Amino acid sequence: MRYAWLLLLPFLFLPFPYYLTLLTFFALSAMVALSLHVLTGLAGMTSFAQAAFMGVSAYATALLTLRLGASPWLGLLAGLGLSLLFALLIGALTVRLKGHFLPLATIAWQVALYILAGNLVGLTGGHTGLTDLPPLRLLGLPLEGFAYALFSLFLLFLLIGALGNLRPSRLGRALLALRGDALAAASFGVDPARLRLKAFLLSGVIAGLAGFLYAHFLRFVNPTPFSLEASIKYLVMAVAGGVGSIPGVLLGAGLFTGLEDWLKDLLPLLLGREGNYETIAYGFILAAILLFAPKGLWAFLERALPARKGALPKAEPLPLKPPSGVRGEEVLRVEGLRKAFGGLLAVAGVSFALRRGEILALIGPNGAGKSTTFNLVTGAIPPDGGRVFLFGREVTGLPPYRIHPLGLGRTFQHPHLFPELSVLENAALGTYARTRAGFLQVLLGLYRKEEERALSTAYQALKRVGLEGLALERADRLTAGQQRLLEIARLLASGAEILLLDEPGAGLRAGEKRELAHLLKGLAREGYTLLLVDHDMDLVMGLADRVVVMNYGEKIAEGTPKEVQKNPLVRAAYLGEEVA
Ligand SMILES: Nc1ncnc2c1ncn2[C@@H]1O[C@H](COP(=O)(O)OP(=O)(O)OP(=O)(O)O)[C@@H](O)[C@H]1O
Repeated sequence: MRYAWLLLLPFLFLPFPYYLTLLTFFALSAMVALSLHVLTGLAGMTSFAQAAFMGVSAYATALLTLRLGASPWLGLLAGLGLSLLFALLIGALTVRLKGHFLPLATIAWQVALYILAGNLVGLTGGHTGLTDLPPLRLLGLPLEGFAYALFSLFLLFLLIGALGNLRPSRLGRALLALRGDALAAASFGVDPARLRLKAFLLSGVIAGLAGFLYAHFLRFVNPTPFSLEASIKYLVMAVAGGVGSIPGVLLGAGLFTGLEDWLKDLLPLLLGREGNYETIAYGFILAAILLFAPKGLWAFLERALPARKGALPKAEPLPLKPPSGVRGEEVLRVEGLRKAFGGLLAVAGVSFALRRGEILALIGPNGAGKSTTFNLVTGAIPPDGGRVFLFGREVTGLPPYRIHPLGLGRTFQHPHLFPELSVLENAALGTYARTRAGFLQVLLGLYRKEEERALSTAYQALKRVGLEGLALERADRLTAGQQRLLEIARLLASGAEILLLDEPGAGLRAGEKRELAHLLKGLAREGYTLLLVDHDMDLVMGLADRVVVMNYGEKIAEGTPKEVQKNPLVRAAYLGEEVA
């Protein structure tokens, strides 16, 4: 409802047909910019092919209506279907690519499609294009001028409503997490490639909708509006306005639609010659905005607005405590685990078992292979040999997002938190694998009950670690100790029964370490099983029921803290004492 004012704009400009045209262009540009909000702003991927998705849909409806005499509404279905299909094709091939490969792949597809549209003259009419598309008709009346502007803005309004559900949902949080840190996202159940692909599909379909509307607005299609240059323009407008937020992309679309028109008149006057000089002007504008407001103009303006904090959840939480099992039963077994990095054998046949309700510490000098063992057990890296069993089920080589839902969660040596999310939202990321709402449910707003329960669970988890007073703060406000606690809260919210903590005491002050030890002992008493790596011997020896000691990738001792402290191999590894 916040954006209902959009629907008033056509009435405001009713006496000015020229501005009604501009309004329609604004609505279409804003849709493409919104598609980039999903793709770039939330999922952190860059596409130079949004205009190509528009083009696919525009040509689909043009061919269907002109050649087969079909209704434009059938053209809409075909357009959306075809842009989805192309997004699936390109996405499936490229979302696994890292770094610059995805943007490069989208450029290649964009250019290829543009060339095809220009050269398949028999089908597409080449650069001359296809003319005389039928107008859209609603309730028997043709949509033109005012009606078209109103219709486009109405669809934009609906789209904003749907996409507005995304950011405050499990999917929005997961996309943001994925953008920041794919391994952390996977460790609480997000399948990175799948989620990226879905974001890519959604983004392609939104651009397809804009393409359909574009074709029936101009009632003419040719390759020019669907060129690489156009894709760059959409990316520039979204980034300049602020691709991370809906108001940002709307601002970008509004500014650039007005600016484009104005520059087209002004630049020939200033330069004394005709030509597409707007593109150069865009470059300068983008450089200036990125220099002075790198998160886009909206972020710049937003600072002047009063900050809005969310509310605390009140719903009944998902159960926080893990289901009880028999204390002392084996929950995790590692057999002969091996991992080599080039010539270096980082883990050389390590075996140990973890029993329900115990705290097992994995210790060893720097480079002993502790973190690598952690990564092998959690699926972050595949082992070269050996096997891992979780609750009796073999999980060797499974990716983290498949292992986590079975009841195993981890923290990281350096806390992997997401600064732009609140403390509560960071904890709620843990509930990803316990909640179900998919894209369709989220976009239709049918996820709120589940979401409230997820947030409530996260809040309970924050309470358990003593961070509830900071729930609505941004996560980057937390001290190092609080960040460690937040990672533990995220694990508790995830419902994991086995908690793997990588150096939980690192960077903590003495008092904080005592509180941490108290918390971890309490969790073990409640039935959680803990495996931790830490360098602080006082913390480890005071906390652990059993200790496994590694050196040069091998297990050199295992036993109670007292037993391993007396072990000559351990003393030799730590203190350099001679082994008798
Ligand atoms: N991705 C990698 N590529 C190459 N070598 C690696 C990689 N990860 C770890 N190593 C090497 O494997 C060995 C074991 O490293 P690991 O981080 O597991 O040790 P650690 O016991 O956790 O050490 P620390 O206590 O310093 O964290 C080290 O020699 C390290 O340099």
